[in-house]
Amino acid sequence: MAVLREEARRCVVWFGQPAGEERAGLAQAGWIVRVADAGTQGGVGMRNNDTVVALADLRHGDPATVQAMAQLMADHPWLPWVALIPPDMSAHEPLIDRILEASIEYFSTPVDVDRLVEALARIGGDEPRAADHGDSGITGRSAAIGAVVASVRKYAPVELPVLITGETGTGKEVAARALHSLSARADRPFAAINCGALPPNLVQSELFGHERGAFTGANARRIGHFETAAGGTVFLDEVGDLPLDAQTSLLRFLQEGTLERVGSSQLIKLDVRVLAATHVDLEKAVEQGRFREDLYYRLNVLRLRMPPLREREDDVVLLAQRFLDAFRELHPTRARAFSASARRAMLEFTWPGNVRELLNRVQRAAVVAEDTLISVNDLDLADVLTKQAARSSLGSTRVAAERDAVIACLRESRFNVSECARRLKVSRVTIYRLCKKHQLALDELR
Ligand SMILES: Nc1ncnc2c1ncn2[C@@H]1O[C@H](COP(=O)(O)OP(=O)(O)OP(=O)(O)O)[C@@H](O)[C@H]1O
Repeated sequence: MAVLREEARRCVVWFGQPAGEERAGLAQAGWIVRVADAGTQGGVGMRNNDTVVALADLRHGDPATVQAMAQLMADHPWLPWVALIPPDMSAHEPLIDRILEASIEYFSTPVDVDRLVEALARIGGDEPRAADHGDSGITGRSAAIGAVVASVRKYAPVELPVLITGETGTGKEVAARALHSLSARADRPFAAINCGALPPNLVQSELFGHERGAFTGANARRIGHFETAAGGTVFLDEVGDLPLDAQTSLLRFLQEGTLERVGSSQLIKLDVRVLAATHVDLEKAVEQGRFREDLYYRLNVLRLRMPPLREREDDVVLLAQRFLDAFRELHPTRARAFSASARRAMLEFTWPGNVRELLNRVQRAAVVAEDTLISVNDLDLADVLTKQAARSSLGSTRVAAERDAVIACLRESRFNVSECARRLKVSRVTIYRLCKKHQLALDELR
C-alpha cells in the first residue's frame, strides 16, 4: 500500500497586513504567508511537520489583534516570533512588551525584505531537513559545519589517515564516526580509544595486544584494539598523549601495515584505517620533542578542523532544540522549547566546552525547568545577559560622551566648523558627519 506523506511547508503567520513587496519576497523564498487578525483563534492552519514562524506586525497593532497574538503565544509557547516595529511606536502596553520579549528578532519599518527572509531562514531552517547532512550524523546548518561535512564526504572513501583537530567537545569523535560510516569499512568495527586515559605502561598492550607471560600479570594472551578492529577503523583520541614507545609502534603500523603483540616478535599484517584527534598543538609537541615528527607527518595527511561552537552561531539554538527533543523522548519534563532571552543568552555565550557543554546545560535545564519554556536561569546563563546589558550601556555612555564633546567644542569655537575640527584634531567632514550622526542641527545649537 502506498504511504502518502504530507510535504513539509514553511509558513509565516503574519499578524497585521503584509505589503505586496513583503508578501512577494517571502513567497519567492518559499514561505507561505497566512494573514492572521483579531478573529484568529488558536488554530492557524498549522500541520505537525510544518515549520512555522509568527510575525507581530506592530504597524497594525490594534488592541484586538495584539490580544489574539498574546493568545497564540500562550497556546503555542514554543512558536518563534519576529516583530516589525514602526519608528513612531509609542509607550508600550504590557501585552506588546510581552510580544517583544518573546521575539527573537526585531525589524524597524520600512522592512528590509532580504534581511527578513534571511532571519526567517535562520529561525525556521533553509530546507526542512537541511540541518542533518544526510547520513553523516553531523548536525548543523552553519557554513562552518557545512564545510566540515564537505571535507568528511571527500575524505571518507580515501584509505588515508585523517588528523582531526579542534577544541574539547567540538565533535571530533562525531566526525571520526562519520568518516567511518561513510567509508567502505562502514560494516566493519569502529574502535575509539582515548590515548590520554590509558595507563602509560599498558598503552602498547591495550593497542597492540600481548602474549601470555609478556609481563608480570599477563596471565593470558590479549588481543589489542587494532586487531579487534581488523578491516575497520581505529580512532585515536588525544593522540598527543601517546608515550614515545607506542608512537614508534604506531609509526611502523602506518608505514608497513604490521604490528607485534607485546612479548612476541611475530609480525601480524592487518588492514585498519587510522584516524587521530588532538586538542593540543601537535606542532608544538613535535618542537618540544614530545611527539615524533615522522609520525606527525604520517597522521597529518588529511586534516579536518572542527570549528568551536562560538563560530557556529546558526547551530546553537538548533542543537539545543535537538538535545531537548532527545531528552524529552527519554525523560518526563515540562520543557518543550527555549524562551527568547534563553536563546539570546545561548547566542551570546562563548561556549568554552563547546557542543558537550551545550548538551550538558540543556539536559540540566530540562530537569530543573518548571515551565514549558526553558529560561535563561534554567540554563544558568543569566550572567551572560547581565554582562551584555552592561556592555551596551557602556556603548551608549560612549555615544553620549562623544555627542557632549562635539557640542561643547562647537560652542567653544563659536560654531565655526573649521575651528572645531582643528581643536578636535579631525577633518571638517568628520565634524559634519558627527553632527549628522548625533542629529545636531548647527542652526539650532547657536
Ligand atoms: N554536530 C553534532 N550533532 C550532535 N551532537 C554533537 C555534535 N557534535 C558534538 N556532539 C555531541 O557533543 C558531545 C561531544 O562530542 P565529541 O565527544 O565528539 O567531542 P570531542 O571533540 O571528541 O571531545 P574531546 O576533545 O573532549 O574528546 C558528544 O555527546 C556528541 O554526541
